[in-house]
Amino acid sequence: MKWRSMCWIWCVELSNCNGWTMSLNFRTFVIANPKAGAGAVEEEWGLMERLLRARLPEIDYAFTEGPGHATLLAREALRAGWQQIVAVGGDGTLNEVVNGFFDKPDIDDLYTIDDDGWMTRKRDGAPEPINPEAVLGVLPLGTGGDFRRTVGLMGGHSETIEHLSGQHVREIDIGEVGFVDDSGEIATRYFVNIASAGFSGAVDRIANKSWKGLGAKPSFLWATARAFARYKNIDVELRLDDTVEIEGKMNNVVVANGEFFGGGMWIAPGAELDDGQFQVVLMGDLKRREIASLVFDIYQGRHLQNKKIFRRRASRVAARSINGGVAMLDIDGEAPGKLPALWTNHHCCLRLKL
Ligand SMILES: Nc1ncnc2c1ncn2[C@@H]1O[C@H](COP(=O)(O)OP(=O)(O)OP(=O)(O)O)[C@@H](O)[C@H]1O
Repeated sequence: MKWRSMCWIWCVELSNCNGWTMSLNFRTFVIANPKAGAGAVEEEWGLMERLLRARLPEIDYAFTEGPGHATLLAREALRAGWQQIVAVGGDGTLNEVVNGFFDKPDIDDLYTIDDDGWMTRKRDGAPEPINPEAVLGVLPLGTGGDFRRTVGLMGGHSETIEHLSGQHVREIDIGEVGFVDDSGEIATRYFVNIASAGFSGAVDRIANKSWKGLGAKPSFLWATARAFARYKNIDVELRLDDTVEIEGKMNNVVVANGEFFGGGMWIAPGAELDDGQFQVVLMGDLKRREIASLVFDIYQGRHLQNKKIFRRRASRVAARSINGGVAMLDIDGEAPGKLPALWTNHHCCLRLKL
């Protein structure tokens, strides 16, 4: 048994048997997006900082200054020896912080698009962590909050900060997507929750340009209604684990590590964060009226009974659009590009404080 696992079991046993909690004394660096949750982080920072300082032995923090900054801050903090990095904000901020746990991949060395238009990984291999022992903490305060639903972090700040000062660490899978960005170049990004292609990508583009002050559900329903008017299902070809090939018109291809997206839609019920596989939900050639009647079923996780929706499992998924269609991507609530794409599951390579 590995030394780290032994330590972990020992810590759990101590806290479970005696109700005694032993602090791991992680030095904590907090990365906060002041604009997340329609400005809620900025408004509530004073209280959060007081609670953090009261519970954690050594902390420092930085505010993000724009898109992508959280990734750079996380990398810098890990290189400077901070052991616990806490993301304060929504799913977008969390995604950027997760990306900062790993060295920036060399895209040319890793990906190519083959002659048939498939995104291909030139070699296998896991992401390079900057510090394999470092731990990610989450202090959710975004609009959508989909990752927090999957991990059950639905309490207030005090409860969440209590988790950050405890010693429960869960090793979770992360997804990697190689895709084509808006300028036509190959790009890659890690995700912890869900990366999908199709209707959700179109909704995301609209949602992220709109004001989210009304909260998760109204914001996403409004964006869905607007995307709905223009969206056409895509002709797509898929390969699951390099063997199964599926072709057809689809509304959405959802590759899920977590269970929720779109501000609380329970799109992949039962998806596990640490099983080494994605749950792949294929939303077939749904007509506009079918989507309209399905939206509320998706919030309840009842959509899988629909005959045009299929569920599979795979640790590697490739998708390309055919017949000239463009399928937008949604990666943890951000919309950075389009198909062709390749999703790869990296088993248990992120340590999450819970
Ligand atoms: N200082 C900043 N000013 C403006 N935007 C920022 C800043 N820092 C980060 N961002 C961007 O804000 C975007 C939204 O952040 P985030 O997703 O965390 O909040 P949210 O949209 O309210 O929550 P959710 O994704 O859960 O709905 C991200 O794309 C991030 O890159």
